[in-house]
Amino acid sequence: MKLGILGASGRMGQAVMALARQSDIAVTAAIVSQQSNRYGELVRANDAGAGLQYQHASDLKSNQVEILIDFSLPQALPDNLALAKKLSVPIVVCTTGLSQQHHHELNHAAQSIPVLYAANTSVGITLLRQLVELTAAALPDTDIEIFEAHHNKKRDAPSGTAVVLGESAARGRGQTLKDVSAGVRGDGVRKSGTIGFSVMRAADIIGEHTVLFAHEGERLELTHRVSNRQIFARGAIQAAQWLKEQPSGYYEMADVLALNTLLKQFI
Ligand SMILES: NC(=O)C1=CN([C@@H]2O[C@H](COP(=O)(O)OP(=O)(O)OC[C@H]3O[C@@H](n4cnc5c(N)ncnc54)[C@H](OP(=O)(O)O)[C@@H]3O)[C@@H](O)[C@H]2O)C=CC1
Ligand SMILES: O=C(O)C1=N[C@H](C(=O)O)C[C@H](O)C1
Repeated sequence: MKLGILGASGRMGQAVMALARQSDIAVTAAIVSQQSNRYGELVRANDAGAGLQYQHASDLKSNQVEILIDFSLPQALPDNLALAKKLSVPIVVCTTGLSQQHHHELNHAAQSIPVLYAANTSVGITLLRQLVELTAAALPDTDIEIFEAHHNKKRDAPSGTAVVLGESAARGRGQTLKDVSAGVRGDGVRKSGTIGFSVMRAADIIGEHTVLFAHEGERLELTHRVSNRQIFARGAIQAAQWLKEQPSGYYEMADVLALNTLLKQFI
């Protein structure tokens, strides 16, 4: 698999490249933005891997990549999707903080190439989304609050994962998140039936999410914690390996892990 990394200079881009090196997966393009303020430094350091130079997307050669993984920024999404379409290769998009318009663009691209969107590529969150949907359905009268904690460099809030967990909870109750979201909770009395969010940003926290279901006198908390970015990197590479074999269409991590099929045996 000839893998191209978009956002190669970032925390996650570096984590994917490090894991690929350990796993004998060929990263054939380490792509940085035209505006990158690290490009010169990275090229001088020449540490992208054996024989590999950091480069701009416009310098990619035809057949240089068979699949792209995108860990960059929302504003880069249109260009990244256009690149995947131009090269006619599948793309795994892991960037968060996407708008409604970005989601339309993902769906539109999926008409011509395989597109997988994952706000969180970990196995644990993929399973947690299903557990949250089930719990929200089983406990229809509970207050639901979603707490997330991340490092102090994170730009978007609430996290992409918190948002998809909120969507799973709303779906479990036959609702859509936009109709029941209370956003990041501030002051005032809690309105019943809403889903609220709390956000913490501190130091080097990699990623923690808790979905809380509360009755009077009883609380259920479902928590997931990541202590190493390799967890996300591993999931992204697994998704890429799977997506490479799929026809055009829109996919999620649950498809990669065949979780929907697995859970149907129990529910
Ligand atoms: N799905 C998942 O499991 C996970 C998702 N994420 C998400 O991945 C994204 C990246 O996270 P992280 O690596 O921590 O962030 P960083 O800020 O470390 O990296 C983002 C990179 O994007 C690049 N970039 C900036 N502007 C553009 C542009 N216009 N075009 C192309 N690239 C650009 C920057 O590099 P340069 O300008 O040098 O190219 C930068 O290095 C975030 O949205 C984060 O929330 C994070 C962890 C897990
Ligand atoms: O920016 C991060 O670091 C992370 N972002 C993703 C998100 O917004 O949910 C996933 C993970 O929690 C780490």
